[in-house]
Amino acid sequence: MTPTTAPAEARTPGTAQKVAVLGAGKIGEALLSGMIRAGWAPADLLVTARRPERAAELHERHGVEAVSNAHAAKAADTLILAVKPQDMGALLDELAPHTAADRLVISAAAGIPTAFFEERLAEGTAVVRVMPNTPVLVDEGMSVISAGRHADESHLARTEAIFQPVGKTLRVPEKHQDAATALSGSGPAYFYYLVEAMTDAGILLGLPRAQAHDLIVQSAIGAAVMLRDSGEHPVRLREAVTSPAGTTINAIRELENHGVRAALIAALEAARDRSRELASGA
Ligand SMILES: NC(=O)C1=CN([C@@H]2O[C@H](COP(=O)(O)OP(=O)(O)OC[C@H]3O[C@@H](n4cnc5c(N)ncnc54)[C@H](OP(=O)(O)O)[C@@H]3O)[C@@H](O)[C@H]2O)C=CC1
Ligand SMILES: O=C(O)[C@@H]1CCC=N1
Repeated sequence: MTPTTAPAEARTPGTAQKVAVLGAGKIGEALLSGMIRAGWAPADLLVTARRPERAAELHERHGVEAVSNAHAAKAADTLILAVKPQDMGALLDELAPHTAADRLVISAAAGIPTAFFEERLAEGTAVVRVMPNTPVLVDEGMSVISAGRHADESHLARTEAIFQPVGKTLRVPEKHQDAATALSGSGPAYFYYLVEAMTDAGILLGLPRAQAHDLIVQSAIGAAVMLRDSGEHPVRLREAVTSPAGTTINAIRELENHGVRAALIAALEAARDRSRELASGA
């Protein structure tokens, strides 16, 4: 399946819908800011936070009313739950008495299956599980979407109307969500880690840190745009950089000697396993 960008009509937020972001930390605030950039009126949005000072900060930054979780559950048609997986049970205990079965509940939490929500909310509540990533902040997010038992096409479309303006979306069966979390949910962190390590290498080679950082970041951007836009397989793109008896092949040999490919495979497998563990509240 190919990730999709929003068709023009999906980018126009519906005015009749009110959307609440519950637990607006890093990912919740990123989504809130993305919805506002995409044209949602702050008056059609609500936000909740655990600490009053965080609620005030969110209101000041985005002009969105900060309310209690119970108020959000009663007033909003769509509830985006963005607390940590370990806080989700307590949040649902708080929400359940106030959440009518016609609400669309979207969870951004790693690991937690849609059944967890369905068991704790009114019978028939539509739940959609989404795994976004932090580049939603720059409208280059990757959001992976799965329907729960009671979510139909209209619920998926409403979810995509929120997430498509801030990047790409992809629908997958829920059984693939833990893998998606390992790949794209956590994915940006691996690239930041590589940039950090390669910048250190630049320092070892005698470059000032700022210059090393700029060289690596621009190389990363160029490589990412070529990967996205050229239609070429990554192996072909790498071969085009790798001259016979040149510099690149020496570096590639060291990467292979140090098992970097195997390390990446093991790393993503570990992330997938942790996502599975989170399902049990660990
Ligand atoms: N960060 C990422 O890259 C991604 C995160 N996710 C998922 O998003 C969720 C949030 O992650 P992240 O944004 O990083 O975490 P944060 O800790 O930054 O955000 C969670 C927020 O929820 C608040 N909160 C907790 N309980 C409640 C409550 N009962 N009512 C209202 N607010 C509450 C927390 O308040 P307080 O500040 O007081 O702790 C915090 O501000 C997680 O489930 C994670 O798996 C998904 C994709 C990517
Ligand atoms: O590290 C985490 O658990 C969250 C989920 C995906 C990205 N960050």
